[in-house]
Amino acid sequence: MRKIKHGKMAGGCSDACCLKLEGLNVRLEGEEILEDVSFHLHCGEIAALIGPNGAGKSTLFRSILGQLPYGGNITFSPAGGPAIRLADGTVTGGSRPLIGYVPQSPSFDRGDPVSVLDFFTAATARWPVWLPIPEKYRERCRSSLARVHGEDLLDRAMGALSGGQLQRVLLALALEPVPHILILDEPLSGVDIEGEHQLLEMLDELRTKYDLSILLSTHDFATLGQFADKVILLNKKVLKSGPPEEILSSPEFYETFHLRVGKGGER
Ligand SMILES: Nc1ncnc2c1ncn2[C@@H]1O[C@H](COP(=O)(O)OP(=O)(O)OP(=O)(O)O)[C@@H](O)[C@H]1O
Repeated sequence: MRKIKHGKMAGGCSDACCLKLEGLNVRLEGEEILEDVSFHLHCGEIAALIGPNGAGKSTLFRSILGQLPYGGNITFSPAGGPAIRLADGTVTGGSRPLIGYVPQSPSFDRGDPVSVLDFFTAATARWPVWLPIPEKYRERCRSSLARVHGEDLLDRAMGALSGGQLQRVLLALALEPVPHILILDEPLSGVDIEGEHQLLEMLDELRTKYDLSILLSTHDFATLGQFADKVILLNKKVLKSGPPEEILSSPEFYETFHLRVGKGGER
């Protein structure tokens, strides 16, 4: 696999495509799930969120998506800023950027007859899928799938897709329209090595093409150095953040995942 290029870092970023979390706190059913979480995500930057099971990664995403109440600040752009031009040329009113979200892979019954086109049309258009799908929706779906090199998946049954193909369809949906920020919850789980390489290459292509900020969670530490500009180690709090090599060799990483440090400090 070629070494994926790292994107632009903080220096070239405008506030409008920068996600800032400052002192984020989330309590659910009386329990503190996230405590004083702060970090920035810049244009064209890929940040990987890592942490053990129950660390609060999905909770963090749901807070950013506005699905959970939280304390602290999540800002996307200057308050009252101008309308924002999206990467695909459309303009959205107000100063709140669009966020694309790819959830942890839903499962589909192998025998389910719902096609990718049916699924896409149901999600993007108010069109009853039991009626023949008009050509304009077919074309829209085809061009959305083209963003992820998945045109050939148009008429495939959702239940018959491989893990990597399903991720590609969900990614195409999250890019309709092309957002400012893309969030993916464990996109590499259930994807084979080939699919993993294709997905990471695609994310790199998308962030370069659209100057997209990408935040994803993963338990796959082996590939972090190939695609992430920044790794955020989370366990209720941000324990450490920085370049992959710095995080993966830190005492915080080893302690969090109960990894042993050998004699003389070698790992
Ligand atoms: N709606 C809820 N009410 C109460 N507690 C919740 C709720 N949702 C999540 N939690 C708790 O919040 C904590 C963090 O969960 P979360 O799903 O965010 O972790 P995660 O880091 O995404 O875990 P994993 O890697 O296993 O997916 C867990 O202890 C979980 O039980």
